[in-house]
Amino acid sequence: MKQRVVVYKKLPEHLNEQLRAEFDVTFFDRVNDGNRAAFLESLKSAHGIIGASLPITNEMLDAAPALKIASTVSVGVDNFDLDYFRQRGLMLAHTPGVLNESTADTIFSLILASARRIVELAEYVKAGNWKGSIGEAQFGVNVHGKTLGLIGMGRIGSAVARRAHHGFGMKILYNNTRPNPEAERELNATFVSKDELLAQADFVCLMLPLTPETERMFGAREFGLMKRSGIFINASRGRIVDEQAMIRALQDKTIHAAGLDVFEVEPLPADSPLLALPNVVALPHIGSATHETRLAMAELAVANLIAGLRDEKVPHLAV
Ligand SMILES: NC(=O)C1=CN([C@@H]2O[C@H](COP(=O)(O)OP(=O)(O)OC[C@H]3O[C@@H](n4cnc5c(N)ncnc54)[C@H](OP(=O)(O)O)[C@@H]3O)[C@@H](O)[C@H]2O)C=CC1
Ligand SMILES: O=CC(=O)O
Repeated sequence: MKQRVVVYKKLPEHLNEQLRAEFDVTFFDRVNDGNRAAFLESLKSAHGIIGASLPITNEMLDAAPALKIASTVSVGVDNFDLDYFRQRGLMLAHTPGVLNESTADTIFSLILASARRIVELAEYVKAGNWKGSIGEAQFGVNVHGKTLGLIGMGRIGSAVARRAHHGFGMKILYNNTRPNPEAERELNATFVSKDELLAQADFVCLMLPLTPETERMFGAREFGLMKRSGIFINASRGRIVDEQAMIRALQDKTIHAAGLDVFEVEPLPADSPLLALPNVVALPHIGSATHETRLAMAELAVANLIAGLRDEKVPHLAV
């Protein structure tokens, strides 16, 4: 009898076909209030699940006694309780690596857009307000030659640092759980304490996973340690930051500006004070969202799932 797979994200058709050829598959483009009951029902006999963006709770896993593997179309695994996966002996696969460069491009566009006020000034032009030469009130600040402070020098952090070092002649400071000798050798990056990084960096960029240790690790104290001219960039996970403290720091000019791809609650609620701040560039969690990269992620996630269900070596296991 074929093993059963539940897909809870829209995948390219050739991958759906690949799954159908080998498994008995139930497809949900996305899970919402209208189909949640059917999704939960489908888990009861699932051997494998594949999707993204949906928190997979332990209650859902408890309802899936036959489950062997969950394959997420993301590198982040914060939608899962890793300890529970270990306890149950379940596999959790993810998609590291293939999204490094696209995500680093997004982060660099946040750095540039925040420093040069690209979104604010593009809106000014579109609103018909450009009546004469702009003046100092609309100037931005340089990116080239400045100091980038990266908290999290992993796969994506290193891709950001490469752009900063080779393309923009920036000085790189970083903080990690341990030094990254490759980044030090290739990018002349310097390992410093978090407080030293905050005090010296012109751009502070978070590129960490969301874990119990990193949740809300960045708050009023950290914003207070940044330069008043400092620009804060977060494309990792919103819950790593105390969002209310960030809003206060931006409103009272404790820091100069922020470029954000991720938020405590996503989609960002329409009444968020962040949307009223001209010194904030906010994106809808598009770090890896290019056609090419999302395809590579989906292909890798399907390859992970198939390997797990065939009892072969899974290319990228988080647990
Ligand atoms: N906005 C978006 O669309 C995207 C967001 N992401 C987010 O980015 C995250 C990072 O991805 P990736 O670069 O592949 O992950 P990596 O694991 O390669 O890098 C994470 C880095 O964070 C460091 N780190 C972990 N905990 C701490 C801590 N407490 N203090 C300082 N450093 C710490 C790790 O250090 P060490 O190596 O020393 O343990 C590691 O170098 C993902 O987990 C995801 O949440 C990813 C892709 C797209
Ligand atoms: O946020 C995206 C991811 O891949 O993780």
